[in-house]
Amino acid sequence: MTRATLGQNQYGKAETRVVRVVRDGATHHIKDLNVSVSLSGDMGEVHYSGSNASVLPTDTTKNTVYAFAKEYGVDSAEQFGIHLARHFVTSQETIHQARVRIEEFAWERIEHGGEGEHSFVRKGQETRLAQVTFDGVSWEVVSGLKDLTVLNSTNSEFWGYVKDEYTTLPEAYDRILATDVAARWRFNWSGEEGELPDWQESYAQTKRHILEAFAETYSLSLQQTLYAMGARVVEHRPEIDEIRFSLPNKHHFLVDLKPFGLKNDNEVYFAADRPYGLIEATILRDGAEARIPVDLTNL
Ligand SMILES: O=c1[nH]c(=O)c2[nH]c(=O)[nH]c2[nH]1
Repeated sequence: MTRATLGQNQYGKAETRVVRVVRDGATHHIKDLNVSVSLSGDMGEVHYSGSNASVLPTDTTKNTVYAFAKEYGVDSAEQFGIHLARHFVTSQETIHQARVRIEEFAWERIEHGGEGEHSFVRKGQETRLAQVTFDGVSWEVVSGLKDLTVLNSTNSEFWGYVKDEYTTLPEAYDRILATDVAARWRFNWSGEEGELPDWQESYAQTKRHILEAFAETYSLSLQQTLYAMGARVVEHRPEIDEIRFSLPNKHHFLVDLKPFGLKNDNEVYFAADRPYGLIEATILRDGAEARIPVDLTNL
C-alpha cells in the first residue's frame, strides 16, 4: 500500500496582538505589536496518527508572547523576536525551527497643554473628507475625517453602570481608552463670498481640538470623551454648528499573567479587534439644527 508523505509543515499562533505599556511616572511609552509564531520540527505523528505528544499548543505560544512582553519588555521587534525564537527552539526538544513575524504599529505623542504624557495618535495620515451640496439657493458644507486612531494609556475608567443577570464586565479604574475617530462637522456658512471660512485652517484647528480634548479629558466613559471633543470644537470654532462622531471602543484587555507567576501591573494588554463597542453622537451649537445623518457611512 502506498502511503502519502507529509511535506513541509509548520504551525503556531498567528496575529497575537500585544500592547506593552512602560510607565515612567506620568510619562508612558507604548509598543504595539502583531506577533505571528510558526514552529516546525518532529510533527510527523500529529499529522499521521493524531498523537499530540510533540505538540506545544499554539495557545502556549500566544501566552509566551504575553509573558515575554512582561518579562523582557519590547525594546525592538527584532530583539523581541530573538527572545521568542530562541526560547521555542532551545526549550522544546521536538521543535527545531521557530519563525517569528512581527508587525509593529507606530504611535506618536499627542502634543497638548495638559498634564501627563500618556496620549498617543497612530502615525500616518487620517483621511480627510468633504461634502458640498448646492441647490441653486443654499449651500451645505460638511467636512470630516476618518481613521484618526488615538490611545490613552491611563486616565480612563468605566464603572457604576447598570448590571443585570448577563453583566460580567468588571469595573475598570485604570484602563486603556482607544478609538478610531470618525467625525463629520457642518459649517454654518451662508454662501456669502465675503464670509468664506478658511477651510485649511478650520480643518487643522478642528483636528487639533479633537486630539487635545481626547488627551486632556479624564474619561469616565467613551461617551463622556466624545462629548468633550465635540463641545470643544463647537466652543472654539464659530464656523461649525454641528459635529457627529462614530467611535469604536477598541478594547484592550489586561492579560492574566498570574498562571506564569507574573504580576500584570497594567503593562501587558491584549488588543482585541472585534467585537467593539460603538459610541455615536451629535454635538450641536445651542439652537442649531441637527442635519448630519445618523449613519455616517451615508455621508
Ligand atoms: O466607555 C464605555 N462606554 C460604554 O458604554 C461601555 N460599555 C462597555 O462594556 N464598556 C464601555 N465603555
